[in-house]
Amino acid sequence: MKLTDIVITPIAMKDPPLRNIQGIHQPYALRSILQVHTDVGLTGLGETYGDLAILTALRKVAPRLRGLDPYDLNGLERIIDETLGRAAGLATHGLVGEASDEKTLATVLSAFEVACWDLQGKALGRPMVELLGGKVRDAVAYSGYLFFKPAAHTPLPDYPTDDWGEAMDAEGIVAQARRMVDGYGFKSLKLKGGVLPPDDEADAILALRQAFPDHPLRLDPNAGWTVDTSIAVGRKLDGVLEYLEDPTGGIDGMAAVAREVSMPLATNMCVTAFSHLKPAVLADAVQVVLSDHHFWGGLRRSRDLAAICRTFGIGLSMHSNSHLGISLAAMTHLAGATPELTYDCDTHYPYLVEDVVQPGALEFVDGAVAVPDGPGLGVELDLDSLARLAEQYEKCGFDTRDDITPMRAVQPDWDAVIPRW
Ligand SMILES: O=C([O-])C(=O)C[C@H](O)[C@@H](O)C(=O)[O-]
Ligand SMILES: [Mg+2]
Repeated sequence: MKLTDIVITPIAMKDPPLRNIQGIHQPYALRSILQVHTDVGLTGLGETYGDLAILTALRKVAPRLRGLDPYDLNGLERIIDETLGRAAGLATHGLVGEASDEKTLATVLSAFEVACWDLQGKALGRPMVELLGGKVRDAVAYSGYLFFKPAAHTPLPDYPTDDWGEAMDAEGIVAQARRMVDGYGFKSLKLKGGVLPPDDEADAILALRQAFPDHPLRLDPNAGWTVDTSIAVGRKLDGVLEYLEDPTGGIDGMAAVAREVSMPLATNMCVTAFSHLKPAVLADAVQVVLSDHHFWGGLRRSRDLAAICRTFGIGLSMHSNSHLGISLAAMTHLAGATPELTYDCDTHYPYLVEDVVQPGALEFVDGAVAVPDGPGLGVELDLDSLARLAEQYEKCGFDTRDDITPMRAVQPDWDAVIPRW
């Protein structure tokens, strides 16, 4: 089996106005969808960020992959490194740590690597989870991801209002959590913080604790707090949080907080590449790392990360960005085969109103998604939906994630100040 044509389609999907430290989500989230065709008639699927810089890098690599055997993942990595080299560094949206060549190469590798795994599974007639060593769990538990949000985006023609409603205080967050728990069965809850003053966010967590006494709770202000603020909030929430995620920035800052609070600290900001692991371990800065195959270099590298975390007694969870079903399938196969992933994984999937995969393969039951059992990823592309979302991309008016500009439409003097409190 050899790769022939690779089609990379940027798409835009509707996304609710979710708030974070940077500002607010744009009305559309961007993704790149990969169809990797072969000379045997099989097509592998991949999904990653849709930002122009990533799209450009993917398009630069794609023609160089013609003739590659999809089992040759080392060859894939070599071609990507040779093609992009050290000029790879891309800007990120600021929520997953700093940009670097290491991370860009890992991001591009991941997108093609998932498609190659999909092809391997399809060729063998086996689900991807079996290629990764077999199931350690039949279904992967996800956490209900809560966001402060206004009722609607700044009005746009022909743009429907989402039905989540406003959630700008503790009461709104509890109502959102209720819907997440009742509708999807989530058994744990994560609140995206960095939006309201820290005491108000701590109060929202305490309200969640009252409403959901048995749900593990997480709070993630994306490094929006100083070390002192982080320690104060950490102490206020002593005994309440399963983990506190990126309260402050940097390995040294996180280490200073970790020394003073009782709960584990988690990160998808200060440890986001292999080169960050040694300093983080030496400083005992984080107790949980949120993996994310999209920027850690794919499924093999995510397994390497799991092994390193196991070695040093660091817990493993999973990060998410707004994503579609191809990514949810990949996340579920990976977590389904990774024993170290004992924390419920993050997902933005409940906010999705349109997808490029055909319905049926990915359902949330009791907060968990059963590992798909079809060959490869176990999901099928819906070509009509892909075409519709591709058209939406052409019309949406932007090509890069930017949470700051739409926030300025609401608050003209807005700046993404980090730390803010
Ligand atoms: O855990 C995190 O830091 C994230 O999920 C980053 C995301 O980009 C989230 O903040 C979002 O969707 O706004
Ligand atoms: Mg985070």
